[in-house]
Amino acid sequence: MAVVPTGADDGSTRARAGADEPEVTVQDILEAIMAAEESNDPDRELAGVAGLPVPESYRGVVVRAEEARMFDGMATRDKDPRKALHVQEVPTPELAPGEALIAVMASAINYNTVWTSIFEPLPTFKFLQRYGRVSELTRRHDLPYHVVGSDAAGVVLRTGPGVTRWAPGDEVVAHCLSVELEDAAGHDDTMLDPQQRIWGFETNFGGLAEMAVVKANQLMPKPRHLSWEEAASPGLVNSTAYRQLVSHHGADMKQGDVVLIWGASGGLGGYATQMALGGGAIPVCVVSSPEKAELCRRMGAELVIDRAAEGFRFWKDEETQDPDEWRRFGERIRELTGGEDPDIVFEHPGRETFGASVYVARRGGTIVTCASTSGFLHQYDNRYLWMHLKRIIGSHFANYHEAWQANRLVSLGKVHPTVSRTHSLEQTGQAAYEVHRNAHQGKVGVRCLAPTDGLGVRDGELRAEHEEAINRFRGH
Ligand SMILES: C/C=C/C(=O)SCCNC(=O)CCNC(=O)[C@H](O)C(C)(C)COP(=O)(O)OP(=O)(O)OC[C@H]1O[C@@H](n2cnc3c(N)ncnc32)[C@H](O)[C@@H]1OP(=O)(O)O
Ligand SMILES: NC(=O)C1=CN([C@@H]2O[C@H](COP(=O)(O)OP(=O)(O)OC[C@H]3O[C@@H](n4cnc5c(N)ncnc54)[C@H](OP(=O)(O)O)[C@@H]3O)[C@@H](O)[C@H]2O)C=CC1
Repeated sequence: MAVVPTGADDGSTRARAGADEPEVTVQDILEAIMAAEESNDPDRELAGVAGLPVPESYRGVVVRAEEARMFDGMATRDKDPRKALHVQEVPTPELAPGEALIAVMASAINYNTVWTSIFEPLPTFKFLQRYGRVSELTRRHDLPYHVVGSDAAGVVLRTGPGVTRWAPGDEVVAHCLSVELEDAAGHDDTMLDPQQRIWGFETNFGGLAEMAVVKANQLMPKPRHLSWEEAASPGLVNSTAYRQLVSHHGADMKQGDVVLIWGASGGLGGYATQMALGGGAIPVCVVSSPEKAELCRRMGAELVIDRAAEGFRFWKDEETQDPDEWRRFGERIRELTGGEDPDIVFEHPGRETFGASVYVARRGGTIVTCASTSGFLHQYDNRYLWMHLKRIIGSHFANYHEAWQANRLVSLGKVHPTVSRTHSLEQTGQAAYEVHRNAHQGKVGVRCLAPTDGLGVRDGELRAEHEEAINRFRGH
């Protein structure tokens, strides 16, 4: 069926089944996708999926407004995502013009879901309320529950009015930039739009669910040689690393650059490392265990620092940094590079490392930051910044073009997924807990509708070429 106009004067259309249509469940959608999957035809039609009505409700991973103060007074480390993330049946929202409803086969854990689940630095309901004030249509997002998740791979079920490039049945991944683009400020770089939001973090109806609502300009083709959970995992971090490191909006990395990469086997770092290597740069990977160091070597990195084994402590106490440690760290980098300092420091740990990052960057070098996992009030010695003509660049996610380029690298088999393990939708809390405790490697996938790992591969030949690289992180 086509979308059924609601008759509402807000331009929205009903994604759900009309009164004259048989009721379907999410299970029916899955069966239709699986039937197509089993036909084993690489060009198989997902017309069966396209023809199905849309279920009235679906299961999503939510945080609840009534629980937003549940961790008040606790230390960040002790706040437990397993207590705050619930799997709950939610009504299927209306589809607005320019939007698409997707059946989500798989998603992934991102740290923003960890932040949402511990209600830091602030409960995300504040974002939903603010978005809800923009228009009649955005008011849909302002609910007492927040369906979270900023990555997805799946199948388009419905498109709203005005969508021409995507159709029901398309196999897609979704990037997480949600942008209104009504303001002139967003028309040079969409990340500068004042109504720029991260889908599933600052908007509702996110990807850790059986279905999700996205703007059609979040959609990109699913890499055909990857399974659902592999395809779902790079999106957010790969796009962010692309802008932060490669794009002219970020550090504009070039061949030969020495790039210091914190957390090099983690979410962002696993992609930054691959991009540095692929672009002819020289990554210096920082990790915190021999196993993580080994993962970096498997990606092709030669210069690796195990910050735990080498005992780097950049703070003497809560208030006092230790410049001797910055220097020891710099000496270690020089030892590895043959005397060179980093042209680029790929920053995200924040407070704990930022002083060291500014110190070790080369004269004229760039510290590019997109986060502050260990604390957002940074301290650094500004003399090393201005006297040595260094620059700090703030970077955040990616515009559609950058996300598309990052996805293209994955589709071409030039950048590979870093999935280490997957969980079922029910176990999302556990998955987020592992990421919060830094007990994971690479990316942790979540099977939403996909019953098992490994489904959804359409190009076996390209996969065979890269099978080993695709599986580098598996089981770690
Ligand atoms: C892709 C994945 C990404 C990640 O994982 S990133 C990591 C997770 N994300 C985070 O941790 C970030 C979470 N977000 C935040 O912490 C907050 O979101 C911000 C600090 C970024 C912003 O704070 P806020 O309170 O939401 O908004 P305000 O822009 O500070 O606006 C509040 C009021 O302050 C006014 N204001 C802003 N700038 C100025 C100024 N320069 N001079 C005067 N007033 C200003 C505004 O207008 C508004 O006012 P009015 O409340 O009345 O509407
Ligand atoms: N602005 C944006 O667009 C984006 C921001 N982010 C933010 O970036 C941060 C990292 O995300 P992501 O890479 O996915 O997370 P991960 O947890 O997957 O990886 C981060 C890595 O950083 C390292 N790390 C953590 N704490 C410290 C520390 N105190 N000192 C040094 N290294 C540390 C760890 O590696 P090891 O222990 O091996 O050193 C860890 O594996 C999060 O805060 C997230 O919210 C993420 C994506 C986009």
